[in-house]
Amino acid sequence: MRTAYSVETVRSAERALMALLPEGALMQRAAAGLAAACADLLGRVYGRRVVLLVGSGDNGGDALYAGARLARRGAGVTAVLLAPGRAHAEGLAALLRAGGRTVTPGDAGPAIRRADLVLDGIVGIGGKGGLREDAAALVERVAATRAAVVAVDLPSGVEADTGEVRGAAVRADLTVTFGAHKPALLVDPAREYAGSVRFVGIGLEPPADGAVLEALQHGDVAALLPVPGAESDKYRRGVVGVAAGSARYPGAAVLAVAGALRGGAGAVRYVGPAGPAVLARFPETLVSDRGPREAGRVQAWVVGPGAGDDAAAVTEVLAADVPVLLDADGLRLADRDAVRARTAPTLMTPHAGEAAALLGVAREEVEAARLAHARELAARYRATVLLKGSTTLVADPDGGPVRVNPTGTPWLATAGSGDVLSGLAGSLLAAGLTARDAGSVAAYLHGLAGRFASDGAPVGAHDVADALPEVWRDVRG
Ligand SMILES: NC(=O)C1=CN([C@@H]2O[C@H](COP(=O)(O)OP(=O)(O)OC[C@H]3O[C@@H](n4cnc5c(N)ncnc54)[C@H](O)[C@@H]3O)[C@@H](O)[C@H]2O)[C@@H](O)CC1
Ligand SMILES: [K+]
Repeated sequence: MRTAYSVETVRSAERALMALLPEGALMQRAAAGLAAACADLLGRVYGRRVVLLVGSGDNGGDALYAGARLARRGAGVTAVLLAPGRAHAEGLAALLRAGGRTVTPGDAGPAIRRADLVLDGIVGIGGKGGLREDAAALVERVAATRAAVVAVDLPSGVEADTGEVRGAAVRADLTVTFGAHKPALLVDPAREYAGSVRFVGIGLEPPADGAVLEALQHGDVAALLPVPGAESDKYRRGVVGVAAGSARYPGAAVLAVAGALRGGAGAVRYVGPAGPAVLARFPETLVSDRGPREAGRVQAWVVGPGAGDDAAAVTEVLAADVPVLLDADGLRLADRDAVRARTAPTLMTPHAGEAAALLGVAREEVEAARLAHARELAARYRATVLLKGSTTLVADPDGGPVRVNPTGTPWLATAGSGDVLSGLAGSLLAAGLTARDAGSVAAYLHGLAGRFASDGAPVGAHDVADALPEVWRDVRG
């Protein structure tokens, strides 16, 4: 499991560690890892031109010490001091001793134009708000060059705790982060600014239960997948009910069933007007022409994909005492009090637009502050919320670490892809996973299936569903 910690937690773990170590030791560890990452990126250090953007805090100190290490290996290093009188004094002395030089932001143009590599040490976890004007102007100049950009700890200008980007910020090719991941490195939009992320361990030990974000990895998912044993039969593996599709959108039913058949439940029961279309594609489906209440026993329901205005099906499903996944039209048709009153788990799977409609805010607001809105929606509905997007989030209503999915790909932004996801997650619910595990495991598998199916080319939602068995095999190794 990859975990991310708040700035407050990182700072208190740093204080505890610093008390045990000689002064400056942590910064030396950070700078050594940073310089090594830069050297890897450059391939050859000798003769390269490196520019350091140096702010007034310890983030700038990291950059200065790393710059000194690169200068000792023969790089030409120029530090642009944003606040000349307040730059990290020992770091600056080390750089000058190693043969580096300094310039003011006003004189930095030529060095930036010629740079092979720019290190962003403007701000790290001490940053507040977007970049200030002078720093933003400098960063704009860097963006106009071909230099590789390495962010120190975080891309300057992003909000470390939330992943929000409220003003100008650095766009890095690589971020080298120290001691612990910060939420901004995992959640969009900030994650996109970070480029690829390299972790440098400096001996920090944040408390195991103090994470604000978690990202499942292959091994975690493998351990959660429902695998049948010798005693299993189709009912013990769980039956998932799918109430989806309409005369206008029969395809949504087919795709939700396609996902559900690959999610680990022993059987899929379908109710709704798209029975013939579902059976034509998946003859193994148990099709009922009655409403959800009369359809027979299931261990979880999926309701909503392509459902049009069938409010009765949504109401019946919400009244069932089994886990329910609410998606698409189901989100719009569900009565909030009915969701809040449920005692069995509810998993809501909105994209940003649907979440915005439920919260009464603009879609852009949700996209700008995904973490806060996922939490808010979960609290308002007392339901687990899976907020779809480039970094899908899964938030429980009673707090705890939010799961963030690391496997997504933009190729998944294709019609019907969400229907496959809801069938898949519903199937995992029926197989007995908690709403949080079902949502995050489904997002993980679905993201990988998108990658496998696409391999760099456009895909249809049915391709994603078809790739799921291969993904299971890959994850189970
Ligand atoms: N504390 C530690 O033990 C360690 C800290 N390290 C580094 O230290 C960083 C934290 O250092 P600091 O606490 O000094 O804080 P930062 O260096 O992140 O930022 C604080 C400084 O930036 C300025 N600033 C804040 N917001 C700004 C904005 N929007 N635009 C421009 N300037 C802004 C502030 O005036 C302040 O002087 C970490 O991110 C990491 O890079 C590492 O050396 C590892 C060890
Ligand atoms: K930085």
